[in-house]
Amino acid sequence: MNESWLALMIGNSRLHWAWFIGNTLQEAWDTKHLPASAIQQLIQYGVSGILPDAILPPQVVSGQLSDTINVLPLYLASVVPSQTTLWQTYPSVNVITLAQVPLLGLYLTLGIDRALALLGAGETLGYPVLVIDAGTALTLTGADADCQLIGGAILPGLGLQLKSLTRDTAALPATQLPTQLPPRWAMQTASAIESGVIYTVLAGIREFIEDWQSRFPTSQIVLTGGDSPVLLSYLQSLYPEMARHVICNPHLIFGGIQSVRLKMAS
Ligand SMILES: Nc1ncnc2c1ncn2[C@@H]1O[C@H](COP(=O)(O)OP(=O)(O)O)[C@@H](O)[C@H]1O
Ligand SMILES: CC(C)(COP(=O)(O)O)[C@@H](O)C(=O)NCCC(=O)O
Ligand SMILES: [K+]
Repeated sequence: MNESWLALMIGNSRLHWAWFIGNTLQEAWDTKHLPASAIQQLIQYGVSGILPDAILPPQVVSGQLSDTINVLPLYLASVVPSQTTLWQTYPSVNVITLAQVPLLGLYLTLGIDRALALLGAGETLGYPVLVIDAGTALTLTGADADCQLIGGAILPGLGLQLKSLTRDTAALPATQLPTQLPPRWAMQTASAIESGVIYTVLAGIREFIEDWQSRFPTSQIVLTGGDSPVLLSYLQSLYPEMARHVICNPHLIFGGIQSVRLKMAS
C-alpha cells in the first residue's frame, strides 16, 4: 500500500487536490476548474502537456509528481456533475459515491463532500463530531457517537453572500472578506456589507454550535473549507471561549477519501 495516488475533491468553486504516498499526505493544493481540453492534455501527456496559463502549482509541475501525474490512481469525489464527467477517461479513476461512505443514515442527496469531511473528522478525532465547511456554500454536518448522521444545514458561503449582493443590486460594490473582524456599526457601504454578512453568519454559527454542544457535550467541532482560516479568526475575536473548542483542518476531506480508499482495499 505504499503507492503514490491522488485525491481530487471537485467543489463548486475549485478543485481540491492531494498527493499521497500510501497513507501519508505529501502535498495538497487547490486549482481552478479545468476545461475539458486541459484534462485531455493532462491524461495524454502529463504535466508537460498542460497549457502555460493553467492550473497546477509550481511545486507539482517541477517536482516528483510531474512525470507520473497522469498514471497515478485518482480517487475523485465531486459535487459538480459536469466536472466529474470530464475525468471519466482518466486511466485509473475511482469516483467515490455516498454508498462507499461508512456512516449511517445518510440521505440520498447529501453532498459527497459533506459526507467525506464528516468521515474524515470522525475517523481522526472520533465521534460525535460536527463539521463546519466554509466553502462556496457554508454547511454544518454532524454525526453522533454511533456514526449516524444527525443532519445539518446549508447556507450561502461568505464569499457567495458578498458576490450575490454585488450581482443582484444596483449600488452595492464588490467587497472582499477583511482579514480582521470589522466594526459592527459601519459608516461606509463596503464595511456595512462586511458587517452584515460576517456578524450574522457568526451569530448563526454560534447558535448551531451551542445547540450541538447541548446535545453532544463531548463532540469535537471542526472547521474546514476555503474561508475557514478567516472564519476562525473572526470567531476567535468575537467568541474566544467558543473558538477554543473549534479546530481548523483544511485537509479534512482528504482524510475521508483516505478512509474510503482503505475500505475499498480491505
Ligand atoms: N485562492 C482562492 N481562490 C478562490 N477562493 C478562495 C481562495 N482563497 C480563499 N478562497 C475562499 O474560498 C471560498 C470557497 O471555498 P472552497 O472550499 O474553495 O469552495 P468549494 O469547496 O466549494 O470549491 C470562497 O468563498 C473564497 O472566499
Ligand atoms: C451543499 C453543497 C453545495 C456544498 O458544496 P461546496 O460549497 O462545498 O462546493 C454540496 O455539498 C451539495 O451539493 N450538497 C447536496 C445537498 C445536500 O448536501 O443536502
Ligand atoms: K467544500
